[in-house]
Amino acid sequence: MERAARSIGLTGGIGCGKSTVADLFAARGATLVDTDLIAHELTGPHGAAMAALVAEFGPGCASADGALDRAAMRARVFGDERARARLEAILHPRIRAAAEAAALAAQGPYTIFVVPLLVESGNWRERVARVLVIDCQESTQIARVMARNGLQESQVRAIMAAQVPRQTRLAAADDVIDNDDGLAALAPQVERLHQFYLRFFGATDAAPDANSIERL
Ligand SMILES: CC(C)(COP(=O)(O)OP(=O)(O)OC[C@H]1O[C@@H](n2cnc3c(N)ncnc32)[C@H](O)[C@@H]1O)[C@@H](O)C(=O)NCCC(=O)NCCS
Ligand SMILES: Nc1ncnc2c1ncn2[C@@H]1O[C@H](COP(=O)(O)OP(=O)(O)OP(=O)(O)O)[C@@H](O)[C@H]1O
Repeated sequence: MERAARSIGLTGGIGCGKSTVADLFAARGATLVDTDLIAHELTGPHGAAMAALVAEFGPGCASADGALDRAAMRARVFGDERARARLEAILHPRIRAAAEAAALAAQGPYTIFVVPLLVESGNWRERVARVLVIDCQESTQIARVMARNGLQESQVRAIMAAQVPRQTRLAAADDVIDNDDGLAALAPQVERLHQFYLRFFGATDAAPDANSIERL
């Protein structure tokens, strides 16, 4: 993929708050391309990846409605690296192609690609102008995902083990949003970065400063 102009890669570990933060940017006019949503579409009832998945994993990986049996696949791939690699080999190229196509229709002043595995997979870092990491403590991640998905702590930890450690992800960040506190703490951080991105991408009259948001 070629580097996309005016694009931010938003990432974070499971349950860090990527979707919550992305929605706050969308409310300010940013175009969202959410790779998690794309992955769900590809694996929905008779989704575009389902034939390839059934060929690879057998008919048992699909539910009666032709969608991926997500709980069964989750149990199968988190803890089995080779199975996960087979799943990703089918889905990731399709996700990247769909994300690229969606970005072509972008209307906003800049596009935010929401990519859970931005640091782990593909060439996303080269493709986006800046990397924004949504960060929180591991204990916060675990508590949020257990509450939201009804998973056991061990299941959440198995998914986290398939992702880079927090410090590795933070090392890849140009920008960081801290999401350890309540929802009210997010809006000021999002607003500050949104203003910076508008300037950075030249969507306002102010001169862009490529290196720092501190002068805003
Ligand atoms: C294994 C599957 C079926 C489990 O489905 P489930 O509904 O439980 O999770 P969902 O897809 O909503 O993903 C939730 C979160 O799990 C984490 N996650 C998902 N896939 C992976 C993966 N391959 N490696 C590490 N973490 C992952 C991400 O943080 C993601 O945001 C599903 O995650 C999947 O198809 N994964 C492969 C595609 C992929 O890599 N998606 C994430 C990047 S777009
Ligand atoms: N600051 C916050 N305070 C309280 N709850 C929050 C906060 N941020 C997110 N949440 C909740 O935590 C859960 C995870 O948030 P969200 O879905 O935005 O994370 P995500 O990174 O997109 O998750 P995933 O990796 O699973 O796709 C959700 O139930 C969300 O409502």
